[in-house]
Amino acid sequence: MKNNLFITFEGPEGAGKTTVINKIIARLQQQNIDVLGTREPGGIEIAEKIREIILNPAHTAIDERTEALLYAAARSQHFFEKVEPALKEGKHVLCDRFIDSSLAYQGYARGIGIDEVLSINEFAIGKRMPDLTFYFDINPAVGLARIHAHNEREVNRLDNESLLFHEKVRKGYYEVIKRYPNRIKVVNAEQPVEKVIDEVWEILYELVVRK
Ligand SMILES: Nc1ncnc2c1ncn2[C@@H]1O[C@H](COP(=O)(O)OP(=O)(O)OP(=O)(O)O)[C@@H](O)[C@H]1O
Ligand SMILES: Cc1cn([C@H]2C[C@H](O)[C@@H](COP(=O)(O)O)O2)c(=O)[nH]c1=O
Repeated sequence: MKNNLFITFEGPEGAGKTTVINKIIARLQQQNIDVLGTREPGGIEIAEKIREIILNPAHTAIDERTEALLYAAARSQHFFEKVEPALKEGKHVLCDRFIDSSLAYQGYARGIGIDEVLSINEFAIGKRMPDLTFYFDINPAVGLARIHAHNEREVNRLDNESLLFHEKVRKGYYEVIKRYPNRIKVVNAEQPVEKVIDEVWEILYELVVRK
């Protein structure tokens, strides 16, 4: 493994990615580890603006190919403006969603095709891939119920898709995991949040703190 890592967190809606990333960043900082937390789509001004377009619930007319291209455009700008420079400075980067989201949501669930979406992304970011990915596995109905129960963030255009769509997303992730079994670690996200945090921490402690 390289000295500093590009680590991504993936999973269906409400799986707990944001909650866990924040706790892990706090633990790493307590250990004086230089770490950057960021998210997709977003993380920088231009990509946050693209996020507003994609996720606005009023934008029901967005075509699935336009959607795939907008995610790839946001990714390209975010990667070259923020992620790559941080990696070059020696920071570990923890990113809430990355290319696997496009492969699962646009490639599989929207039906564009995983290979087709991969090729759009190769245009956007070349063959760059995370060093390590945590996939938070959860029944989408459980994840969506968390979002609606806690009311901590606005419900977006993708949340409003049918349960069938979100079930396809989960199946899409399973296909992606088959392609990248060494990179992607599956975490049971239906466990109590402290257990999920500890499972991720155990792996990162070995890779990043103890080395
Ligand atoms: N393991 C858990 N058990 C129960 N509730 C949880 C767990 N993890 C997170 N939550 C709660 O579920 C809600 C969604 O969590 P969070 O925003 O971290 O998920 P997310 O994966 O980032 O979601 P999204 O990708 O949809 O934005 C929050 O209210 C959070 O407190
Ligand atoms: C990067 C990326 C994201 N998505 C979807 C997944 C979620 O429904 C939203 C992002 O919302 P979150 O609260 O930040 O998780 O966008 C996607 O479909 N394709 C992608 O590449």
